[in-house]
Amino acid sequence: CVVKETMRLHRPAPLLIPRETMQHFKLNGYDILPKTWMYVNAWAIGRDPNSWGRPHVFDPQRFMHDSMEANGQDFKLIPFGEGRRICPGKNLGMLMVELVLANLLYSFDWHLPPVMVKEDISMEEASGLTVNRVYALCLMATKYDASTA
Ligand code: HEM
Repeated sequence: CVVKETMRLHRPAPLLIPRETMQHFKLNGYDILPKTWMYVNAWAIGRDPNSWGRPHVFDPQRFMHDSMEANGQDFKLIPFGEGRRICPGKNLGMLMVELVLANLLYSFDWHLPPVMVKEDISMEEASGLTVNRVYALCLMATKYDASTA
């Protein structure tokens, strides 16, 4: 749920790879001509208030009672794109994120530096082909020692 919610709100790739239309069609009243390049703004889909309740709130629990997967079947959540050009590394990508996160949480206790409170954390995103933080996340890790827990 945490990874899915992160992929919804802070997706790594804001736009999908552009598609080129093969024939004329209408979309929301607009004429789309053949050979037009179409960009799917998946970042905006993840924050669309018509698709998500409280879209700007990070709330992993929204996926607790939802069988939605991030594998391109549900167009609301498409961190890896969808259709014929869907990311071929989606299973590996998802597994790596889960594995790294689980290991970081299992192996360390995490704290903010003493001068910081959690309200100081900025989630501001820099725009680009891939999304990066504007301000680096600064945390202090202490090795977790199960024998002293
Ligand atoms: C969390 C990790 C990853 C994310 C969020 C991600 C996301 C994406 C997205 C959004 C696309 C565009 C899909 C579309 O336009 O429909 C894409 C394409 C692609 N990804 Fe990934 N990806 C990830 C990991 C990987 C990995 C691990 C590999 C390879 C081992 C990979 C290889 C590719 C390739 C080759 C394409 C181009 C596919 C095509 O154009 O047919 N990705 N990825």
